[in-house]
This record gives sequence, C-alpha cells and structure tokens, in this order.
Amino acid sequence: MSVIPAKPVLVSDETATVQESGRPSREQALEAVRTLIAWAGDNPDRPGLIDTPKRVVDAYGEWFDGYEADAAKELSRTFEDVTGYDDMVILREIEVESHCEHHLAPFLGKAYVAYLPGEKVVGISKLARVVEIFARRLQNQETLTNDIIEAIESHLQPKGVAVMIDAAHQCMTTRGVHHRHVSTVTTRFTGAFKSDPALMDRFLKLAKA
Ligand SMILES: Nc1nc2c(ncn2[C@@H]2O[C@H](COP(=O)(O)OP(=O)(O)OP(=O)(O)O)[C@@H](O)[C@H]2O)c(=O)[nH]1
Ligand SMILES: [Zn+2]
Repeated sequence: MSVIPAKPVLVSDETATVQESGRPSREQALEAVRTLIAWAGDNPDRPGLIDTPKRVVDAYGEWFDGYEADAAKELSRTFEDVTGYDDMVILREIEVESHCEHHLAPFLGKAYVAYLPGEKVVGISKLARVVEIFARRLQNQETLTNDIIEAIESHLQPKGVAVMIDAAHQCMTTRGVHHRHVSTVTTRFTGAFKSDPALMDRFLKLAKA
C-alpha cells in the first residue's frame, strides 16, 4: 500500500524522535489494519471484524498520543518557594505503558524518577506526565530512559537526575524467546546522582523500598 503524506505533524519538543513528518489519513490507517487482518488469515469483512480497524486506529490514537504532547510545556511551570528543602524528590512506581519500536509490542512496568532541585521545583504530577508523554511514542527502553532524564535536566537545571525503569517486554514474553518472567532494568544518572555514589545508592534503595 502506498502511504501518501497528508497532514504534517510538528512535535516541538527537542528530544522528540519525530521532528516533522507526513501523516497518512485515517482512511489509509483503517485500510492498513484491514490488510494486516487479511494477512493474518482472516476475513476483515466478517461481522466480528468489521469494526476492528476503527477500534485499532482509535487505540493507536491513545497509545501514541505522546507525539502531539510537549514535555517542555509540562515542565515550564516551576516554583521557587520550597523553604530550604535540599534533598532529592523521588517519585516511585510511575506506571509505564509503552510500545517497543522493534515489534510494536507493549512493554509494561514502572519508572522511578528523582531529581535534586536547583533553583526550580516542579509540580510532582508533571514528572509522571513527562514519563507518560515519552512512553506514548515508539522507542526502546534505553531511549525512553534517556528522553525522560534529558527533558528534566534541560528544563529544570537540577543538581542531578536519576531515572530507573523496570519493564517486561511482550515481544520477549509472548513471542520470540518466550521468557515470561524476565524484566529489563535501565538506569541513568546525571549530576550529583552520578558523582556521589552514596546519593545514587540512596536513590536505588528508596526506589525499591
Ligand atoms: N535494547 C533493547 N532491545 C529491545 C527492546 N525492545 C525489544 N528489544 C529487542 O530487540 C531485538 C530485535 O532483534 P531482531 O533480531 O532484529 O528481531 P527478532 O528476530 O524479532 O528477534 P527476537 O525477539 O529474538 O525473535 C530483540 O532482541 C528484542 O528483544 C528495548 O527496549 N531495548
Ligand atoms: Zn520488541
């Protein structure tokens, strides 16, 4: 099927993997799902499947709405009145629902995000929103970890950031090697979390507490 670029999509966040690209129409996306159903060996016109392309395209709209969201915007509202608080802020067990770029299969798990504030403190929900924005794009777990850390680093200028993601990849559990109980852990540290082993250790202990 030829895919003709229609509406251009502009993702303004500088860490985005898509800067500017053509986007196929909804009709083309529906047709692509019909093609996959037929390729799998079923009849896309039978009653049970007739509405499936619509449902799949709507689901893609939800799973991949991170391309139209902007992490910079979420991190732009900051506060300075934190009355001398000078330790890390850590969010534990942020739900991660993402899809790997290799198989379009879900990978599901938890993110642990900490930062050591500099001048700016951000609303804690915004850190969870940043995880969500990058998770709702296609990438691998390492890139997701990097994208989260770089957004926090560049927009808050903290003294350090730590991110850990622990996720199970359905491309490994439901197909391929079929290892059901394997989870993948990625970590990245900047600033004080990287240079101070005691701080890094405290993050890891608090994350898994
Ligand atoms: N590093 C990394 N690898 C991933 C991630 N998600 C999936 N993969 C791996 O990407 C690799 C793709 O390997 P290929 O040999 O090109 O694809 P494949 O033949 O489908 O590989 P198998 O999954 O081993 O069947 C696999 O080893 C996957 O486990 C991720 O987030 N990070
Ligand atoms: Zn995969």
